[in-house]
Amino acid sequence: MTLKRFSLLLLSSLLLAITMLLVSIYYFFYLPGIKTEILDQQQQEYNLLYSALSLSKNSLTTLCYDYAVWDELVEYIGNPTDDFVQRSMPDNAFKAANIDAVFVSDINNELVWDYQDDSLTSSRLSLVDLIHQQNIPSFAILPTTAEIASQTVSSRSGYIVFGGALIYFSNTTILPSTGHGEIVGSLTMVRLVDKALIKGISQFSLVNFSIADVQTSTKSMQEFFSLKPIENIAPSHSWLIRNTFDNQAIQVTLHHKKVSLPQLNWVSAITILLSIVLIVSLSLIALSRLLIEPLIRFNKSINDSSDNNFMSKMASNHFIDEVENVSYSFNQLLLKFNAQQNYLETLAVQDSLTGITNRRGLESFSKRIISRWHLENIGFSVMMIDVDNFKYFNDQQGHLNGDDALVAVATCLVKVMAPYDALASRYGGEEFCIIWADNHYQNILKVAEEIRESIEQLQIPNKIDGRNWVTVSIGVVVVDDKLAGVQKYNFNDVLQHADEQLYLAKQTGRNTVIVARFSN
Ligand SMILES: Nc1nc2c(ncn2[C@@H]2O[C@H](COP(=O)(O)OP(=O)(O)OP(=O)(O)O)[C@@H](O)[C@H]2O)c(=O)[nH]1
Repeated sequence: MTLKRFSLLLLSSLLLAITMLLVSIYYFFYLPGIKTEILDQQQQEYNLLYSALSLSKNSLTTLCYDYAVWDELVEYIGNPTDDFVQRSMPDNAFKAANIDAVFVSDINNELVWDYQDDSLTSSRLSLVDLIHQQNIPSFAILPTTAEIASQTVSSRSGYIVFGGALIYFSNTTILPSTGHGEIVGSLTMVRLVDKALIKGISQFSLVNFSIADVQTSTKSMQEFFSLKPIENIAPSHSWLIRNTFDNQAIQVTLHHKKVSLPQLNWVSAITILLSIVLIVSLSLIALSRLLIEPLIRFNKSINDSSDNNFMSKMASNHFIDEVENVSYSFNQLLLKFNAQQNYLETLAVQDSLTGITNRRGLESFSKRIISRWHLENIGFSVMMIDVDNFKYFNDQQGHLNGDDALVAVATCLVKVMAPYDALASRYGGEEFCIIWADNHYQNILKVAEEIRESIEQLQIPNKIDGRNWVTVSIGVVVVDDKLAGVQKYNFNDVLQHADEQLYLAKQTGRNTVIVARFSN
């Protein structure tokens, strides 16, 4: 598998993993958390409404009891006077306490005095009837005759659905402030849970609720004052407040502020997904640029080197340190490799004894010269140089001295030919060959003679044939630049011709130069 495919696979898996992680976080952590939070808030709203309605209920009960256990009221029932009413039962006091109606009854449950708020005017008579409806046992708002006869202190309260509205009543037997003594009647206070009260409670409890007549079919609802916890999130929850005496009921509906769980819509989901895809794609591009492409270039460079024996340097300044290190190490290795290569190439064309070019180097150079001769008609010359009587030298002075003599001869050849476009090489044994990119006959003759003389002047002892020093014989062939049918001849033909001249030089008596033109 390629690194590119592998990283694509890796990043696709990453994309899948991130998406699954986000979905899991959303469904298993975020949503349950939010759900609990909303449920808590809805429960708090219910608790607040419960407290507010309870407070409104309990405050009326307390107030009713306070008024009922009051000596002046006891006296008033015995002797009803306007003076007491004006002085102690002013309308404003009841209005301020949100009391909509007050009924003072005697021990026969006959109405002695009442107060009703303006809002109740239209239903005044029926309310009075309701309060004093003693014939129906279930409407036991007032103390029963039996209770009063037995002087039983009583206090009762409850809700009544009255003309489509909800009222809360509280009734307490009237008796002296000591709490002992004769019961002289009862006091009933009524509070209407009307729009104004709902508004007041809403402002007080900061919850929004409404009250409505209940439908028969929904009577299976929970009781509002049962204080059962809310179990499900809903836009609103409803409860019943039942009539204390019959089956009628009022439905209390609490409209919640936070109503639903946040839904992940398609636009958000696609935006999140696209963002992840974008991030992963950018990561892939970065990974490709910073890691994969350098590796591909490294690989190409190494492959190229095996194809054409040439290794190019790696680019540097990589962003990733490890890649930069690999690049640096590769370039260092390349330097060493090139140095080694040069060394090996030099060794391949260098004569190990004399240090000058060997026969392989000569052949390589000759190809260039022959090619120019064939294609561009540029002439040249070849000299074959052979040390005279060298066997004798070796025999007389030893092989090691023979080696030194060969080194001296080679050095001399290189030195003489240095100014010219020529290559001096060791052809083999005590034989040397010079290829020279020049074909001026006289010039060549002159330089060949110079070589011969220079070697003799080295004065390397070799006493033979009447001579004292090591000498050389030289056979030269001058190849004309314009020669008919040159393509037919190769370097060996020229070399063979030069060898023939060398042979002639040896025949002539050695220490001689023979020059001839190459002829076909
Ligand atoms: N010391 C030494 N001798 C070598 C080397 N290569 C060849 N020779 C010797 O060179 C000698 C060449 O001898 P011959 O071919 O008989 O020729 P010559 O004695 O030079 O006689 P002519 O060429 O006829 O003048 C042999 O004795 C070889 O052993 C070398 O690398 N070192």
